[in-house]
Amino acid sequence: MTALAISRDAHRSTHLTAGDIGRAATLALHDELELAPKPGLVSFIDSGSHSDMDAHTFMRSLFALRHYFVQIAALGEAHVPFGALEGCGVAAERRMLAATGGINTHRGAIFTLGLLCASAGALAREGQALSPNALRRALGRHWGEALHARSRRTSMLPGGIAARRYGLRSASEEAALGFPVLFDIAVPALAAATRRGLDSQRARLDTLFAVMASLDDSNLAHRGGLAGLQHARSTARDYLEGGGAAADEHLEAAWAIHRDLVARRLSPGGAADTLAAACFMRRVCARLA
Ligand SMILES: CC(C)(COP(=O)(O)OP(=O)(O)OC[C@H]1O[C@@H](n2cnc3c(N)ncnc32)[C@H](O[C@H]2O[C@H](COP(=O)(O)OP(=O)(O)OP(=O)(O)O)[C@@H](O)[C@H]2O)[C@@H]1O)[C@@H](O)C(=O)NCCC(=O)NCCS
Ligand SMILES: Nc1ncnc2[nH]cnc12
Repeated sequence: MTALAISRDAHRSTHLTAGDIGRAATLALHDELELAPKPGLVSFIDSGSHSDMDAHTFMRSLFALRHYFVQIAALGEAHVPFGALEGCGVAAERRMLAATGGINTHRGAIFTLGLLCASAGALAREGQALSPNALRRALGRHWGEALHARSRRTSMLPGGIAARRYGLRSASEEAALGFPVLFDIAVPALAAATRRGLDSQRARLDTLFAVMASLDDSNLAHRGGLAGLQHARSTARDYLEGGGAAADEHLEAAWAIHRDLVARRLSPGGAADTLAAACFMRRVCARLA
C-alpha cells in the first residue's frame, strides 16, 4: 500500500479534525498533479500547455497553501460567515502568488477546495458522518445564500473573465448552484470507475474526462474561445464513448489527446480542480456512492 493510500485510509475515521481535513485537501491536489497523462495540464512528466508553470511551481504553491486548508476547515467548524471564508481565501491567493512568483496555479482550487474544507469542518463539528451529499447540503445550508449573492455580483461586473464573455457558468456560479458537475458527474464517475475495479490512475483519468465533457471550464474558453471549449468537450466524449480508461489502448489515446491539446495550447484547469475536489471526497468520505 502506498504512503498516499495509507494516509487516505487514515482519513476515513468517523471524527476528522480540521488538520485531517486540511491534509486531505493538500494530498488531493497532489493526487491531481501526479496524474499523467492529463490532457493539456501540468504533471511531473511535463508542463502541458503551460509555458509559465511546471510541477515545481505547483509543489511550491502546495507548500504555501499547507496551512490554508486547515485554517478554512477550522473556520467551517465555527460556522463563520462567508466573508470570513473569502478573506481567508484571498490571503491564501496572496501566499500562492508569492510562492510561485505571480503564477496563478491554484486560484480555482483555493476557492473550490476551500469551500469543501469549510463544509467538512462544519459537518465534523456537528458530529455528522462525511458523505458527498452531506457535504453538498452543508455547503448550501451554511453559505449557499452568500454564494448566490456573490455570483450575481460577479456576473454583473463589466467584461473580465472568459465565463462572462462567452456566457458560460463561472466557478462562482458553479459554487452557487452547489457544484453540480462535481457532485453529479465527477464523484459518481470516480465511484463507478472504482467499483469497476479500475486502478487509481485509470479511475482519476476517467473522472477527469467525464468532467471535461461537461464543465463550463473558463480556462479552456480563456485560451481557445468557445471553439476550444467545444473541441475539448467533444474529444473527452469520444474518449469515454471508446471505453474510456478501461479500454486496452487507453494510455495511448490519452497521450494523443494530451499532445493535441498542447498543440492547441488548451488547458482544462477548471476540470483539474474539479478532479482534485473529487479526490478530496474520496479521502474524507467513508463512501463515495
Ligand atoms: C471565486 C474565484 C474562483 C473567481 O470567481 P470566477 O467566477 O471569476 O471564476 P472563473 O474565472 O470562472 O474561474 C476561476 C478559476 O477557477 C477554475 N475554474 C474554471 N472554470 C471553472 C468552473 N466552471 N468550475 C470550477 N472552477 C473553475 C480555474 O482555476 C484553475 O485554472 C487556473 C490555471 O491557471 P491560469 O493561469 O488561471 O490559466 P492559464 O490557462 O494559465 O491562463 P494564462 O495565465 O496563461 O493566461 C488555476 O487557477 C486553477 O485553479 C479558473 O482559473 C476566486 O478567484 C475568488 O474570487 N477567490 C477569492 C475568494 C476565495 O478564494 N475564497 C475561498 C473560500 S470562499
Ligand atoms: N495540473 C494543472 N495544470 C494546469 N492547470 C491546473 N489547474 C489546476 N491543476 C492544474
